[in-house]
Amino acid sequence: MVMTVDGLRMRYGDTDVLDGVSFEARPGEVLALLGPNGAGKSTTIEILEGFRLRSAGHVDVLGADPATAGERWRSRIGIVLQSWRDHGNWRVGELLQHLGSCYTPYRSPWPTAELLDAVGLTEHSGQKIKTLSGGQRRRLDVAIGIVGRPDVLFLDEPTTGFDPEARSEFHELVRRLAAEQGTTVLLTTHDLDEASKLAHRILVLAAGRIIASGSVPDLTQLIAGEDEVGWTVDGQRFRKSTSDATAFVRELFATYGDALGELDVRRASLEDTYLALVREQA
Ligand SMILES: Nc1ncnc2c1ncn2[C@@H]1O[C@H](COP(=O)(O)OP(=O)(O)OP(=O)(O)O)[C@@H](O)[C@H]1O
Repeated sequence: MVMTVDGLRMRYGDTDVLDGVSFEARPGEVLALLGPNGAGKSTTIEILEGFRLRSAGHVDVLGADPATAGERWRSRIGIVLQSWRDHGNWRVGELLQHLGSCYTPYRSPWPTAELLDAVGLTEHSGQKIKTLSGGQRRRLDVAIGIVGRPDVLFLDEPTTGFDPEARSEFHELVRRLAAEQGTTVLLTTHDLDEASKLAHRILVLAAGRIIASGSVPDLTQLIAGEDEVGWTVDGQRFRKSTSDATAFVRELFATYGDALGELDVRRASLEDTYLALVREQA
């Protein structure tokens, strides 16, 4: 396992924000951590990055405890934080070149031109960072996170402010990192469409624990009766929820044959399941 978290607890004052969080990640796996505002997603990620000291529990990332791991370990970790860094007067290409050079004692960094191309910033290489737009700045944050070709990449709401094209290019980049370089990715997002497109596995964090985990089909099966089938018979419109849309449609055909019209099936979405899980927990 690349990451093992077991019984992780985090207490702020007298409140347990994380109360026994456990999960694992394999090499090349993309995990999305979902949960309502304040659920503890950033806290979890910051503990795994070694930026925050946990109250209790076992955490192992790349064979080390992030709380005590050294610089060589840090060189294998890539981080895209929620908040912006302040490198305003640096130029984009210069900064990436400089940050890349910090990795050379340990590993070979991503060549600057290739990296700029991968995040769509080639045209902005000579531009001062403080003059970038919000989305361009976020692309730079992603470039900074991956410049050392990390084995594990943490992305805290990475696509906030991205336009649809940038978002889709970013998804492609994450898929490539995972598939071609075996990078393990843990990302937080409030965009359920993004989570279902990107993640091999989704973890839902609520009330201090992982209340559900699995692929999108695994999760949508947790909530029964969510598929919706619509149809018409003799011009009259009908709609029904069912836990097994295929069997239901087969029955419709058997009953109505050629009289059946305008059939549509709406599969339970990750959003339906997520909302049901979180409401149930609340
Ligand atoms: N340093 C701190 N001291 C006290 N409480 C804190 C501290 N940092 C975070 N918290 C609290 O811990 C809880 C979890 O915060 P966290 O930022 O991890 O949530 P999140 O799931 O990332 O939320 P969001 O989706 O809004 O980014 C929140 O209630 C927050 O107010």
